Amino acid sequence: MEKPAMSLHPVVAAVTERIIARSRPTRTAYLARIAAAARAGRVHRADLSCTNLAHGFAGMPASAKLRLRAEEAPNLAIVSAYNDMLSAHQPLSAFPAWIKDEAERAGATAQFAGGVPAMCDGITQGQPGMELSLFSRDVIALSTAVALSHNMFDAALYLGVCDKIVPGLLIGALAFGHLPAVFVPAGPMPSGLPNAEKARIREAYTAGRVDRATLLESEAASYHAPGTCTFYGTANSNQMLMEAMGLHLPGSAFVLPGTPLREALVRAAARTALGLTRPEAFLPVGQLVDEKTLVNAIVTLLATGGSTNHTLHLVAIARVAGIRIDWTDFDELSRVVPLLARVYPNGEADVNAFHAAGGAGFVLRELLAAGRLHDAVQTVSGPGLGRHLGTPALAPDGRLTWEPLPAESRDETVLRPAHRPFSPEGGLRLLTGNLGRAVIKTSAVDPAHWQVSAPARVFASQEALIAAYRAGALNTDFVAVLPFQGPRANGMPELHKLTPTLSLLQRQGHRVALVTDGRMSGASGKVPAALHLTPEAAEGGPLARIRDGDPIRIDAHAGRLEVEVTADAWAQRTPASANLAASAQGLGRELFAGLRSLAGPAEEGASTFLLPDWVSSSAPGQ
Ligand SMILES: O=C(O)[C@H](O)[C@@H](O)[C@H](O)[C@H](O)COP(=O)(O)O
Ligand code: SF4
Repeated sequence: MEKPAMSLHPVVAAVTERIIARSRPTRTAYLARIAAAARAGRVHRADLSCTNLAHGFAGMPASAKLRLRAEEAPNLAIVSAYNDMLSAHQPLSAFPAWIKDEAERAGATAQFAGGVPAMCDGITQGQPGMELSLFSRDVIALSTAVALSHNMFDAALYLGVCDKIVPGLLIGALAFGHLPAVFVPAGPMPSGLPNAEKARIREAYTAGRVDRATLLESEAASYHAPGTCTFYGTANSNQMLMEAMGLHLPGSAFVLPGTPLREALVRAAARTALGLTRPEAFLPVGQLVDEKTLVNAIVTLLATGGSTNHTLHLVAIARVAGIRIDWTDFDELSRVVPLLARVYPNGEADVNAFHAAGGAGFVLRELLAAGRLHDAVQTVSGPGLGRHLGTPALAPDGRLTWEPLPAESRDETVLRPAHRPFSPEGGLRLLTGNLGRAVIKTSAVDPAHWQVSAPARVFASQEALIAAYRAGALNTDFVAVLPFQGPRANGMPELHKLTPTLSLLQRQGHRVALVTDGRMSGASGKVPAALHLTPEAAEGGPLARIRDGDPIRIDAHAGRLEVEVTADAWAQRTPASANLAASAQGLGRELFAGLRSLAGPAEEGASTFLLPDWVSSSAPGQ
């Protein structure tokens, strides 16, 4: 159901214009590069030699080989992050056969161009492997480039869901921005143990009230089947952003895997990708992802209380397309974007309840009608975001159709209209002050905890903080300070293992907060946390000068983060150093030393790519 759209909110318009102006040199160069590489109306494999081409189809079945030899029909690339480790990716194993079958039916071809690695952050959470997680995003982008470098393809389908995978696939896709792209999700697992109950049992375990067997039973009841974990973390934030950017078929994000509707959506994605190669409909993904589409992604992230990790990933994605965004853009948009969804950790519900209440399309329709999203954007189903909305369903004859969105939310405890939001402001804030620039996710924090002033307690690791808690040394108000957790230090791991301990202390009435140059999980939430502090301690950031007892003040209302030490005392401080030897090797970390040394600042996405035409000249916020 369409709603008359208000005119675009002036702040959304102003931030968009500022991004366009800031990006003009790099965006112009990028568009010229993809224009030069595009082959509308001519298949890319025609650029190859006969030898190249013969190698390219040698392993294909006879029918596909004939069509590839003919150099007429488009050839689709399948880039997939399938593995058995991520419950969210396990369903992807069936997709390539459906895609190839659809291509065959259309007289075209599809080839499995390459697999990309995928890390499950749930398995590595709190483990050494988490120190590879952020850079696995860029490894996924590199692997995508290896797959597409065969240059046999006229469009690509990207199969992935989770945290670093969709950002990595999109970075790779934009490096091949001359090709049309469709992103193909797998969908959430059916609801298991409610997230709030899972969190309660974790706190009980932390407090020593339940044993490991009870905790394992609870976790296994929460994460219990193929499909994406049902909290609104980075994986499901990815799904929401792909909907907002028009890179998914409409409403496909939260349809369950293993259903006829899911298969129908995968098949339709293949047909859509083929359609985008037609000269009259040709749409390179580097054109689709423009400044307005990225602003739509930021706005949607803010309106749904999405993962703080996207203050890194969206920046890294944008820069590959020649677009510069920064945390001031996020902050200014957050102050005018209403919070429309309450999905754990921002509430009790999970994404299945969100989808049942109206889901992604409802959010996007409401934001469009409220003038918070650009409608004048491209999508994989054509121009105009408003035309791209709907709820997929199978008609009685089995055909895939899109039903109108519900006029009202089906559950206002989960999803609300823009005129009656959970909060008039979005879920993220920029914090600035004498420690640098950081981000804080406010949507999951009780407003009573948006301001915390307490003495610093500096810890070298998550384990050190947890040990201090177990020794009974943390039953007080304090701000946990964890320096040397940034990209160049140890790969910027998520510090989500701290959540049960800090949440328990908060529940016991203590004023607690976290300040770090590291990250938290998208599933983190209720404890105020100043994250991604830039400059990081390992790069001379002031965070390294904080000492136990220093008064720290976090104020998410005012957007301030301060250490309240006199200028003289501060000037006399020598920065602490850290022994990072343990993070330099083991579990493959020695292989990532080069990426750590290349990583840019968190506010530039902690990207390891030295892009052409890229000048990090202007200070953030300009
Ligand atoms: O950014 C994210 O959303 C997280 O990395 C998420 O993908 C990870 O799985 C968490 O660890 C889940 O939360 P639990 O660890 O609480 O299950
Ligand atoms: S949502 Fe997180 S824990 Fe769940 S499969 Fe994806 S990466 Fe793993």
